[in-house]
Amino acid sequence: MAQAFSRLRKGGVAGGAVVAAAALAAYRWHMNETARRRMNSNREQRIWRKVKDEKQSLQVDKEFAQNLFKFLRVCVPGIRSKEFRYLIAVAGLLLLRSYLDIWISDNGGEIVKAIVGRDKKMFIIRALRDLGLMMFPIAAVNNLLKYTLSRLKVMMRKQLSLHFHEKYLDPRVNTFYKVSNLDSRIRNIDQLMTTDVERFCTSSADLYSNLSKPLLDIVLFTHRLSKSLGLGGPSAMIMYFSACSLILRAIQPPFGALTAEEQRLEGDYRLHHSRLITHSEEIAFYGGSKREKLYINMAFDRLMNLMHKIFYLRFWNGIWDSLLVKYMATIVGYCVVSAPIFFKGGILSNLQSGMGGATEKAGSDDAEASEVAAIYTKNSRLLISLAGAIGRIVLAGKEITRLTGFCNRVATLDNVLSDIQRSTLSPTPPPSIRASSNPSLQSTFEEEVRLNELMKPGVLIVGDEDNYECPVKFDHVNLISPDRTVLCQNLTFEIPQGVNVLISGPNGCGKSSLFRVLAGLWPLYGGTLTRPTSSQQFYVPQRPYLALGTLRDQVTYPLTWLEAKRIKGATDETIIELLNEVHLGEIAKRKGGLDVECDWADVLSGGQKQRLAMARLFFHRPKYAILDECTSAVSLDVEGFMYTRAKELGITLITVSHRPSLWKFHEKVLKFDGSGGYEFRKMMTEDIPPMASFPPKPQESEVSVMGDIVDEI
Ligand SMILES: Nc1ncnc2c1ncn2[C@@H]1O[C@H](COP(=O)(O)OP(=O)(O)OP(=O)(O)O)[C@@H](O)[C@H]1O
Repeated sequence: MAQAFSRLRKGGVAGGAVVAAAALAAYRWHMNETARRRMNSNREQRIWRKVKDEKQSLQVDKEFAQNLFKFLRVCVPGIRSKEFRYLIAVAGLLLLRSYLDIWISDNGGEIVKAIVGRDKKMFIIRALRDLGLMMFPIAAVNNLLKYTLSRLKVMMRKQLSLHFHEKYLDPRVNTFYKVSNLDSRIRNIDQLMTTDVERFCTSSADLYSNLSKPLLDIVLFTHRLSKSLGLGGPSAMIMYFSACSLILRAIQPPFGALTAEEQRLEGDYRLHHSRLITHSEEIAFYGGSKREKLYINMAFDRLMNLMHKIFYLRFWNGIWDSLLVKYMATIVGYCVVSAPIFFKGGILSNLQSGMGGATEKAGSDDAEASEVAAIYTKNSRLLISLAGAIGRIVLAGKEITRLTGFCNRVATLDNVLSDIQRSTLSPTPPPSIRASSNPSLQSTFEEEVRLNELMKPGVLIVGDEDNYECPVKFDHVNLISPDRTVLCQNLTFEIPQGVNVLISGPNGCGKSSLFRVLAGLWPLYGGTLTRPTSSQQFYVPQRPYLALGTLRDQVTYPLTWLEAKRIKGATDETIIELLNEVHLGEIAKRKGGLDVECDWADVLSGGQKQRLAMARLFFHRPKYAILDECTSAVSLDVEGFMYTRAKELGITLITVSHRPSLWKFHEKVLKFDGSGGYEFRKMMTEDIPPMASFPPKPQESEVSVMGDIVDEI
């Protein structure tokens, strides 16, 4: 600062201003960083507390076993399934590999014996012929095992993903909407559906091979070793490892809870990125990149901090693992193998007799030395393999702990999706509540009772496909938002076909919510709702959704082109005609025709998107169309044409719009007052805004519609 002032004095105002600006910028950066760090450390503490709490719930217990079994049954659907065949193939290959390991140990022993005994012929047979021949099957089995295991993981993932897709994209329930809009239990479902499902399958398949092979190895190697060392050697090793496993379990950090939390933070970080992509244009217009960077960096920092913590814990845990399971185990192993050799006497003869009378020839020292070398080589290899097998089982404990984390995440996903499905398909009344003895809570209690009364599940009557006359009818329905705010009570009105209705009211009064209830996105409370089938009603939002694909696919959405041809008899000519009607024919030509695929949401302007949505509506020709501010970006003449065309096609319109120019196309009005009240009545002349706010010269078609309405009124 002193320098800044001296510069100001010496170098004049400009230099001083630069230094002052730089100092201010540095100060602001420092403050931002400090604020960010402070927030992070608070959040970190919360995360750490959560991990510790979760440690209790993420145990290898009955619940974990039940969940694991449930999902494994989904991954491997039955004994006739392809997945089960692969499971058996993996088991077979593991068995084969264990036998090959034993063969390698035996052969190694023979080779050492041949070298120490200077037996050239034996060396050529064992080292060159046998090993040369066996290396092909050994390499094939090892790599086939890897390949089969990878295929098994992919197949398991496919089954589990399809299981979740079925629930998530259930057309009767619209779970994908409800899980992110009405349920707060899951914040980042994309992370769960992709990464967590994959990790769960990989982890459980790895565990299958990491547990089954060592178990098999233990049986085989113990059997082999007990022949030469007696049961004492293998038993000593097993006892040592059992003690290790107890120690390691006691000192192991809560890796299951940490894994679950890491996945959650990974999802959070990803969520920030996907939000940035979805709202990139709005954010860019606001110049919000700095703020978004702060959010993204914070989410990333939280993830990194947790990962550093996990790495640090793994480091210490890894040291204990290596010390106990690797090096101490090797020392114990050496003791076990060498004991019979050092305490020669009866034990060596016991050893040698275990070699199938091999010692009969051992008269000379040389012969004895080569025999001992052969026994030692063979036994030490077997023992190393046995130690490795038991060690893998001990370390598999860590893998199981990690699996509890993935299993917990997948179980949460499954529970939430099932809950949403259940509550939509068979809604239950809210649980009854009991009065509190505390008088100050009396009013809260009364409010709860009132809400519970209003939130009784309503009755939905859906007309069948052939019932073309089925109206839209609300009979004493309560409009209640997901946060239990009552937007409107006892909503009662009927919209017969051919009567267009305009819905008006202040912001936030529940206009769009009415459509959400009508479409089944929000639960139905109170009375009875009668409506046509979903295919007979069509929703056109303000920002229409454009799918990936061709322009043709946009018009026929949600039908695929094949379905559109089969169900609606669509042809390219129909599509071009519709595009021309909404003045998009030129765009189609300019972009290369109907077969060009691109991300139309980026290519088209707001108004063009709305016109495309109208072409889509005309293509489907539903009985009812719900238009939610869907012409806000098109010019008045195009808007007029669209409404007239819809009427010509026999589509009954239910419109939400603040544009006065649209009132004339409707016969009835549903007016919300914003405080829970509403009125439903015929459109009056005085409802229609003054002609001055209309386009100066209405189109011919508009005049006739206008005439009809004024006549009727
Ligand atoms: N997913 C949600 N969870 C909780 N409350 C919601 C949710 N969606 C909407 N709401 C609330 O429901 C109320 C009605 O919302 P709605 O979208 O129906 O308003 P609107 O009348 O269409 O308003 P506008 O004219 O501004 O579009 C609002 O107060 C809104 O905050």
